[in-house]
Amino acid sequence: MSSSATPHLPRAGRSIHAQAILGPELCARLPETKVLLVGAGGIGCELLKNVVLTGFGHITLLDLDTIDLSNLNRQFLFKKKDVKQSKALVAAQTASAFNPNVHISPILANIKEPQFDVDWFQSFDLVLNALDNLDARRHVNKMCMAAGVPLVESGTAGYLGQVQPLLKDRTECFDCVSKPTPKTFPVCTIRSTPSLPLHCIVWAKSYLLPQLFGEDEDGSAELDEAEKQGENSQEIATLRKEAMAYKAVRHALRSAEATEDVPRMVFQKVFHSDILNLLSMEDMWRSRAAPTPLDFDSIKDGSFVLREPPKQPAPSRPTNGKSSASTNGTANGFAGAHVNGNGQLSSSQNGVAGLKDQRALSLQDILALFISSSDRLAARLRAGEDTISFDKDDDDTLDFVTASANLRAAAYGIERKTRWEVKEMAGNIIPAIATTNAIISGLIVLQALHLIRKSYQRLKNVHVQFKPAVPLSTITMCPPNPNCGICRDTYTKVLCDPARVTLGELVDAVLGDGESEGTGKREVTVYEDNRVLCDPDWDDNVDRTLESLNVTRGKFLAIVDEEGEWGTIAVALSVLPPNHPVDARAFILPSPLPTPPRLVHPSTTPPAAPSRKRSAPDDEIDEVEPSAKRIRTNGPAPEISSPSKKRKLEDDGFLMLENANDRMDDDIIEID
Ligand SMILES: Nc1ncnc2c1ncn2[C@@H]1O[C@H](COP(=O)(O)OP(=O)(O)OP(=O)(O)O)[C@@H](O)[C@H]1O
Ligand SMILES: [Zn+2]
Repeated sequence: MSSSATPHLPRAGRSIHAQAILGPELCARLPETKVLLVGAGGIGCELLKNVVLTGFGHITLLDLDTIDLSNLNRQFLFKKKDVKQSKALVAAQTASAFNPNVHISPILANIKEPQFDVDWFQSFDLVLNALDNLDARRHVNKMCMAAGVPLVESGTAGYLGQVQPLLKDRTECFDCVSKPTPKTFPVCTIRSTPSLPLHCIVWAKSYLLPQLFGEDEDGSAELDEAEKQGENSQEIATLRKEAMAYKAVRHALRSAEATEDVPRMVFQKVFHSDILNLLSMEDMWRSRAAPTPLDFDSIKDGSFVLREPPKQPAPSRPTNGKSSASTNGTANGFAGAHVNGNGQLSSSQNGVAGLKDQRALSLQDILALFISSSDRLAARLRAGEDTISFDKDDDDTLDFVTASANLRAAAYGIERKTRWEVKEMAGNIIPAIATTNAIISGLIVLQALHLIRKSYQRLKNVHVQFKPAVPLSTITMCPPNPNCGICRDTYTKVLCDPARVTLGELVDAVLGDGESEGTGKREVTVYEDNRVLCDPDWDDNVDRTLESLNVTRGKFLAIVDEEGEWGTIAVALSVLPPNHPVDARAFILPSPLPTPPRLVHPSTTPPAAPSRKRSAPDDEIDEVEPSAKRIRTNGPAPEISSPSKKRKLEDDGFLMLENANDRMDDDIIEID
């Protein structure tokens, strides 16, 4: 697409090609179709361009973020002058020029904000997701299921991508397939027996950096849990002692009279004393190589002798969509210039190959980086920053993690990583590939057109895979999972003033005051998300206003039948119209009232009652696990014979499938 070519087309000719492909009927509908596009990043920019050029006339574009320099290599609606501006605003301005008839309304906001309630979602004919995280995806999925609006979900990871059309009652929803729990490391692997570069990076990012510069936590809860899980108790005791000693170091880093000895003090504690402590547990080192305590001065003067790390296997191509954090692959082979954290192109410093970030660091270089980054971070604390946490785009934290991870790797005889590689692994970065985004954005529009036409039999789950001979694979849509706690609920909407309506009043009214089905008052448990607000034996909250229970616009009340005989009613809360009389009842019910389906096989196990039963204080509501008979969050994987079960979870929550015959694999490592 070239925007410069577009103005030369005669006005009448603008839609000639689209008409030939789509047919006059569909073409005539597009200018009136209202589309919500959530996310104006890598996929979002490509998609907005496609949606505009296809002829959609009313587009609302929402993104919470501003443009970063690092976005410019693939988010082609942005230019350098736009850095720090709203993504939604700039993308809308740029794309508006592609078609004079399009109306694009940009919104700089989080899609989870309460004003984007079910009413608002219902004002669209179609929602297109171009997001990058599980939380926002699940939220939009639920809103679309509640609003009955078709959604096209999408995601890319390097060379892999997926597009999934979702429509309540027709297809499975985003939450129909539960997500495997990401793999985590045992505490002791990270804290005392690392064997991979990633273990050292996780330690530096998630343990050392927070210990020194983050919240003042002694980590005892984590160690208690590790002990419960049966990890070595002697080792845990040593780790507890070690944690106590951090207090002195934390104090030195924050002290006004900080001297240049502070980095040395940190170094001595972390890379010398702590390692000596661990070495004193001889049993630990019978079956594994013992670490070497490091020495500040001899590293500084170049006389330190280091154990050689074992040879690493050659890097492999990123074929499986996993984060590079889960592999040992090096990023050195990536083509293209790297823009450093200051937004400048790094230059080669060692005269060999590669850029500054990509050169191998000597132990002396690493020590120098450790000293300078500790100094910089300590200066930030002294200047008033309360806590500092890892951000891949914060040079000080990245330098500190690079240096600390590599010092630890050196002590344990583990392969060292360049700053570039540490950034990639600690930041969970999968290189974004503009071509994949472009292919996926095209596929999103094709699925969107099927949805608008109501050609439901043509809907497909489409996957872009790293197989040059078969780059695309498709899977027929699966029906909804009957156990899904999101799309199997019966949704309804109540317009109300949460400050004036009580929980009991609303629930009774939605249930028809006990007259529905002629069975008397139904016994129900009421949830907001995973909070129990009341149940048949616990009515302390029923006379409280919804507002006092923090149940307000944009939220849902789930009314669960205690006997498991009826399906769950999910009540979406919206606002009263401005002209609603103040002396009238403070809510407007839907007409007709919702009629949940009678469940064919009612569960024999009644839902779990709240573990603590008492009045909730003003700002606190009893929080208990949701009932066993309905999955309110991401419960245990429901057994369904669907091909889409065979998928992998990306760290941003999008399910990636390499091909239809792949086995589900939960070998994903989450650093956080
Ligand atoms: N809850 C949300 N509400 C609105 N927009 C969101 C929300 N969550 C994520 N987004 C937006 O979705 C977009 C996803 O795009 P993309 O994956 O390309 O991320 P990016 O932030 O541009 O790139 P990178 O993470 O690689 O720096 C981002 O622009 C992000 O701001
Ligand atoms: Zn579902």
